[in-house]
Amino acid sequence: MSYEQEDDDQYPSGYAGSFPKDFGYGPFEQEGDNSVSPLAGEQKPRILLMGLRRSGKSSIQKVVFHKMSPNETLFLESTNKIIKDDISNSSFVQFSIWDFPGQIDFFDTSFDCDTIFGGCGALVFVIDAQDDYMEALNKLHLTVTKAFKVNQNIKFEVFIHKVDGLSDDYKMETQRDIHQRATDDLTDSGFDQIHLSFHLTSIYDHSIFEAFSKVVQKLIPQLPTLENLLNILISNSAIEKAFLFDVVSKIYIATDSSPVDMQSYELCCDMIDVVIDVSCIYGLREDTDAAAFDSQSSSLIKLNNGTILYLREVNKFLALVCILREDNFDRQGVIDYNFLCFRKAIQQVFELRSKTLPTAVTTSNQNHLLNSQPGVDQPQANPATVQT
Ligand SMILES: Nc1nc2c(ncn2[C@@H]2O[C@H](COP(=O)(O)OP(=O)(O)OP(=O)(O)O)[C@@H](O)[C@H]2O)c(=O)[nH]1
Repeated sequence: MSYEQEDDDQYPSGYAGSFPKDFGYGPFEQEGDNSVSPLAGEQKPRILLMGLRRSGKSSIQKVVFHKMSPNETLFLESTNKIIKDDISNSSFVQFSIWDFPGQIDFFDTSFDCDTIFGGCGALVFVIDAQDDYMEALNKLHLTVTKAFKVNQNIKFEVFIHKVDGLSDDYKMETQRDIHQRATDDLTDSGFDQIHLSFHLTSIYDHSIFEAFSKVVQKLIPQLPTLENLLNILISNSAIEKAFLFDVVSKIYIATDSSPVDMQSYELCCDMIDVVIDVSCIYGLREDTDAAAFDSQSSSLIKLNNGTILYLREVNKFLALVCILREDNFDRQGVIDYNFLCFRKAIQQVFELRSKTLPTAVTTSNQNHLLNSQPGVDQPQANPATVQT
C-alpha cells in the first residue's frame, strides 16, 4: 500500500508509530504530547474516504474540492493507492483528505491501522445506492469496527451515494434500510456505542456539498461560537437564514440554528457562483492578478418573490450569505452595522485560534449588534454600547 499526496508528497508504505498529535485542532488534539511522529509537521485534521470500488470516492473529492464537473468524473481512473490531498481553502477549512482504493484489505500487513485511524478526524464511508449494497454494508461494518478499536473519537459518516438515479420514495426506503441494517449489525456484534451519521448524496446536485459541510463542521471546535454569533446576527437583523461559506469549496462552515433547507442552501451556492463569475469577467483589472473575491466583495440580489440574497465578505476565504425578506431590508444601515460587529467577532475567533488560546471565545462584540426588528427602538447616540 503506498501513499501519495496530490502535490507529490509521498509517504513511505506501511510506516508505523503512534501519532495522536498530528494536527493543530480537532477532536484528537492532545496537549502536552511531544511524541515525534512521521507526520509531526502535519497540522490538519484528517478525513478518510473509504468504500467499495467505483462507489464514487474520488469523484466526490474532485467535485467538491477541485471544481471538477460531475460529467468529467466518468473518466476518472480507479485509485490504486492512498491519495492524500491537503485542503487549505480557508483558515477554518484546513484538513487533509485521504482517498483510499476500493480494494483495500485490512488484513494486508502493509495496512497500518494504528497509523491510519489513529490520527483520523472523520471517516466517510461511501455506499453506491444504485448498486447492490450488501457487500458494502459488510465492508462498512468491518471498517468502522476496526477504526473504532484504534480511535474511539472518529466521526463516522455514511454517504448513501449516487441517489440522483433514485426516485424520492426509493431514496428514503434505501436510507431506512441501510440505516437499519448497519446499526443492527453493530448492535449484534456489541458495538452499539458506535454512532453512524447518514447522508443522501450525489455529485450531480448540491447534496454532496451539504453533506461535506456537515462532516467538516464536526471538525471545527469553534463551531458553537460561530453558530452563536450567527444566531445573534440574524435575530437582531431580521434575517431569515445565514450561512458562513468557505467561498472556494462552497461548503458552509456554520449556519444559524434554524433548520437548513436544501433550496436555501442551493440559492446561496448559486449566488456565490454568480458573484465570482461576474467578478472574474468584469471585476478584475487585466494588469493585476488580484483575486475575484476580496474585501470589496459584496452583492445584493432581489428575487421576484420578495426575498433578498445578501452577500458580504468576512475575510479572504469566508463570505456571509443571508436570505431575508425585502421588507426587512429597509434598515440596511443597521444590518450592515451588525454585520461589521459580526465580522469583528469572527476575526477575534481567528486571532484566538492563531494564538492557540482556549476556544471559549470572548463574545463581547455580540453585545454590540443592533436590532433591526421592526418595532424595536434603535439606539442613536452610542451604538457600540447598546445591549440587544
Ligand atoms: N450517477 C452518479 N454517478 C456517480 C456519482 N459519483 C460518482 N459517480 C460515478 O461513479 C464512477 C466511479 O467513480 P470513482 O470516483 O472513480 O469511484 P471510486 O470509489 O473512487 O473508485 P475506486 O478508485 O476504484 O475505488 C464514475 O463513473 C463516476 O462518474 C454520483 O453521485 N452519481
